[in-house]
Amino acid sequence: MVKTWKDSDVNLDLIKNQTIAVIGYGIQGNAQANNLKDSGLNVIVGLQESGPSWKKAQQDGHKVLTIPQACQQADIIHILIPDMVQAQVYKELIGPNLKAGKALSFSHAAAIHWNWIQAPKDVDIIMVAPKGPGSKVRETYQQGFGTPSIVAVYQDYTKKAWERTLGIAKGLGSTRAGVIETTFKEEVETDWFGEQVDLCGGSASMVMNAFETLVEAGYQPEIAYFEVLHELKLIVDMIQRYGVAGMYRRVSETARYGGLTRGPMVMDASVKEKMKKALKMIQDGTFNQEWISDYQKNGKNSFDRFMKQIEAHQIETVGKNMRKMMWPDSTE
Ligand SMILES: NC(=O)c1ccc[n+]([C@@H]2O[C@H](COP(=O)([O-])OP(=O)(O)OC[C@H]3O[C@@H](n4cnc5c(N)ncnc54)[C@H](O)[C@@H]3O)[C@@H](O)[C@H]2O)c1
Ligand SMILES: CC(C)(O)[C@@H](O)C(=O)O
Ligand SMILES: [Mg+2]
Ligand SMILES: [Mg+2]
Repeated sequence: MVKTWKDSDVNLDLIKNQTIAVIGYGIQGNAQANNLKDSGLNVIVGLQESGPSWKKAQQDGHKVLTIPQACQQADIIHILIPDMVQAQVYKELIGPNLKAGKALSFSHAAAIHWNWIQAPKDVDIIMVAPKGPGSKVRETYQQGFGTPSIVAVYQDYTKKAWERTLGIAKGLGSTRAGVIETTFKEEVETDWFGEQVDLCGGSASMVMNAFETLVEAGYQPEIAYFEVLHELKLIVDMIQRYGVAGMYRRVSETARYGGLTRGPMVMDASVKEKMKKALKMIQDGTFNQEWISDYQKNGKNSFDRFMKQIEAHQIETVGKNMRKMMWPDSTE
């Protein structure tokens, strides 16, 4: 049976006396460090000295140290830097400052699952992986709720690894929504699958194909934008809150019949076959190898070369104008 925890199941006092070093102050680091601090936990932030995040973390009221200093002072070292730099930063700055009984903590299992990092036997290795982007981790916490997380212990040297894991989950606000037990293997394989075929890759490709189909058929791009991109969130919000059937019950009968019959026609068995192929490439390490070698060869250009094409796409130029119309004061 799936194991879950809510707020009342976890006692934050168990890690109140421990120092948590959040390494990195980007999308997750920023959100998580602030949630943990606002939950009354003892947080320090470990950063590259010349990095642009240093000032920002200080302005947010954190004690900021170099990564080696933060690791020396910490009981729990929570690694929130980009996946592709974790191996090198661990080797040079974190590993040499580990001591027996400390915990290495992650929000994603890849570095451990794929052996990018080989940690010693006398530390805890734990994971609290929020199921949402960093901005939402902070936003939902500030609204008094939280982002659900999945949690795992890979190595329990101190026999207190679960207390540490659940304490972090509670500090992040995740137990307010609910926390589920997983393994490092399950987290990395499902996380990569979701972001590749559904959440990021799948939804972006679906939206762009639908937009192109309407525009190529002669419809106004602005109308196409609102139809296939803007409204998607409103429908997905219903799926998130009420489930797939609940969404269908909340749209018109015409949308319900059209969606029920045309959805499976477009997203047919051949799409599922391709999803299975993508999953296989994750499970057998093909994607891991490809991502590492592309990053080693091209660095940030591994994705920038694709991002440039998307940024130049009509859906983006039209979208910028539409978003300016809806939210004139917001910056992107
Ligand atoms: N982005 C998300 O919403 C999200 C969601 C769930 C899990 N995760 C996981 O959280 C972890 C952090 O991801 P992220 O997207 O927040 O990272 P990010 O790209 O936002 O991290 C950037 C930060 O990392 C630090 N950094 C960057 N390069 C560095 C280097 N060479 N040496 C030292 N520090 C460096 C800097 O502080 C910088 O601000 C990853 O394991 C990721 O898989 C991310
Ligand atoms: C937010 C996501 C996509 O769920 C996360 O897994 C990431 O890697 O950014
Ligand atoms: Mg991910
Ligand atoms: Mg994810």
